Amino acid sequence: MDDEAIVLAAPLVRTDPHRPDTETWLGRPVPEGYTDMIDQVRELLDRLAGAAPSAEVVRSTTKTVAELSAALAAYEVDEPDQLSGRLGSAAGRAQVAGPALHVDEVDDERMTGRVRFGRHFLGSNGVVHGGAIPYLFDDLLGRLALGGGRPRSRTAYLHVDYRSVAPIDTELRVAAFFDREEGRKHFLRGTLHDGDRLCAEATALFVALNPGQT
Ligand SMILES: CCCCCCCCCCCC(=O)SCCNC(=O)CCNC(=O)[C@H](O)C(C)(C)COP(=O)(O)OP(=O)(O)OC[C@H]1O[C@@H](n2cnc3c(N)ncnc32)[C@H](O)[C@@H]1OP(=O)(O)O
Repeated sequence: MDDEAIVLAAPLVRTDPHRPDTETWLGRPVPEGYTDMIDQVRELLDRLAGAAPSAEVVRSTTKTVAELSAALAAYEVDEPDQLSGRLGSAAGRAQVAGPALHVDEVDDERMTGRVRFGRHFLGSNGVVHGGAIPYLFDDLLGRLALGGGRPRSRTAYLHVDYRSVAPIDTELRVAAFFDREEGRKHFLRGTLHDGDRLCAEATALFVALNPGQT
């Protein structure tokens, strides 16, 4: 039985204490509609990637986007107060640099979820750009590396094997596994499937940071 079969046979439970609720952030409520805004930006990026607009639409879109940037600039905060990328239970941690990863089940050793790469992540021929897949694995494995009360760690290496093409606009399955620990070294691996077909798999080393190490 392979790892995927084990995951399917033994549903996990949501036990990870490191996943902040989307309802709060740093003990404060997340602004109402924040994740909807992020979803709309994802939609915008997909539409942008797929559009060959007229000059008139280019002009009006440029103006509108510049106005939106100015509106957000008025609310710029320092890194500790940033929301994007910090909302553990929001799709893709509310970080549009990566795809909308939905974590379904997680425990200290395993994590499973779903991901859909939109048009924004297209390489060619309907297939996800090869550079987007390591991002997905770094994020997925990095999150599991933090589980189980483990200390903060950083990716030392991430090895990705592309086994078959990953289509865009398709719900794909992801799984992550905490393999073993050797002192500060944490070894993890992950898989990306389209149905039963393995698209990519990754192995990674995360090194736990020493106290005071930034
Ligand atoms: C909701 C919020 C959620 C938040 C969820 C967030 C999820 C996202 C997570 C993203 C994580 C990232 O992308 S982090 C960003 C990308 N990564 C980086 O920028 C890391 C840059 N590199 C470093 O900072 C450093 O090299 C470290 C920290 C990795 C290691 O440096 P160090 O602390 O000085 O430790 P060092 O002695 O060198 O190494 C410790 C042990 O690891 C081994 N080691 C170190 N590097 C390697 C390597 N590449 N390949 C093999 N082995 C290695 C060493 O041989 C040694 O083994 P031995 O002699 O002990 O046997």
